[in-house]
Amino acid sequence: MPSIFSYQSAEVDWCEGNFERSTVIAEYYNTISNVSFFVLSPALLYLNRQYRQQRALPMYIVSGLLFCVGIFSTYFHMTLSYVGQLLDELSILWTLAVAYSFWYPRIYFPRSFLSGLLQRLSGVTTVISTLMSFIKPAFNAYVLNCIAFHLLYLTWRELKKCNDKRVHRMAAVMVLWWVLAISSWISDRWLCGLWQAINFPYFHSFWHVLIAMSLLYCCPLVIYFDVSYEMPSFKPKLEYWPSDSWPVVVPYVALEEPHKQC
Ligand SMILES: CCCCCCCC/C=C\CCCCCCCC(=O)N[C@@H](CO)[C@H](O)/C=C/CCCCCCCCCCCCC
Ligand SMILES: [Ca+2]
Ligand SMILES: [Zn+2]
Repeated sequence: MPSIFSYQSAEVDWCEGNFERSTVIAEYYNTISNVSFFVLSPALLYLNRQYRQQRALPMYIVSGLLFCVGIFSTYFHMTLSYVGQLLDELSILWTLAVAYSFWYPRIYFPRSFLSGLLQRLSGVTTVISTLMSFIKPAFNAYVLNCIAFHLLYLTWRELKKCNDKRVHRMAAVMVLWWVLAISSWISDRWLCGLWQAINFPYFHSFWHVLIAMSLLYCCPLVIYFDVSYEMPSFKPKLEYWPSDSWPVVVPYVALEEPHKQC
């Protein structure tokens, strides 16, 4: 019986051919495309540094976890091992759980004892999903993707209350990147025969880059709403690095202090 650490012991094998470009890296492009997560984490910390100064712990923890997602995903695609698949999925699950616990808007929590109950329920759900991933990791990946629909629903609820055109534009771009990302993920899973026939089985590596792009837009949105709700002494402003007029830009949140009256 193969060890859970051995090459190709995972339940899933992505469309890209194995060991075609290297004898040690199973899926070469799926492995190197994880560089997106290694760029994403420091970029979030650097660009949103004003917010990071106010909320250091959540920012460092979530950026660190996103970096771990990159490490485990690299290990998974390099080995296609069962342990690699578990680490890949569990790191995503726990990053989402931690991000929700830090940033889920408190106005959506029911008051009184229900609030505590809901928190415990979320904790129990995360633990059950963790156990589930040991039993059926391939199914768990679909469950994880469904969480994006809840994020879309939350974004839509927030946008209904927000008049800032820049926020609406940012949300639209985030959704666009996510649609491209999820289409790549699904087509790699479901249409592999077709992509192999035309000799282009690389859609999972596109997924890595595209989902990192959508997170690059998702994070400033989360920060924007957190500042609006939880930091009344600041006014959040969406900005683009290096400047608005450049053709390729990266969004971030600047914090403005409203003029203090003496
Ligand atoms: C201020 C910051 C707050 C931001 C919170 C967001 C936290 C997001 C946490 C994790 C997302 C990482 C997803 C990348 C996965 C990369 C690894 C990978 O490719 N794994 C596959 C196997 O190689 C596996 O099959 C993938 C499973 C699906 C994961 C789906 C995760 C849902 C992420 C939701 C992203 C929202 C973006 C915007 C949505 C509108
Ligand atoms: Ca493969
Ligand atoms: Zn992957």
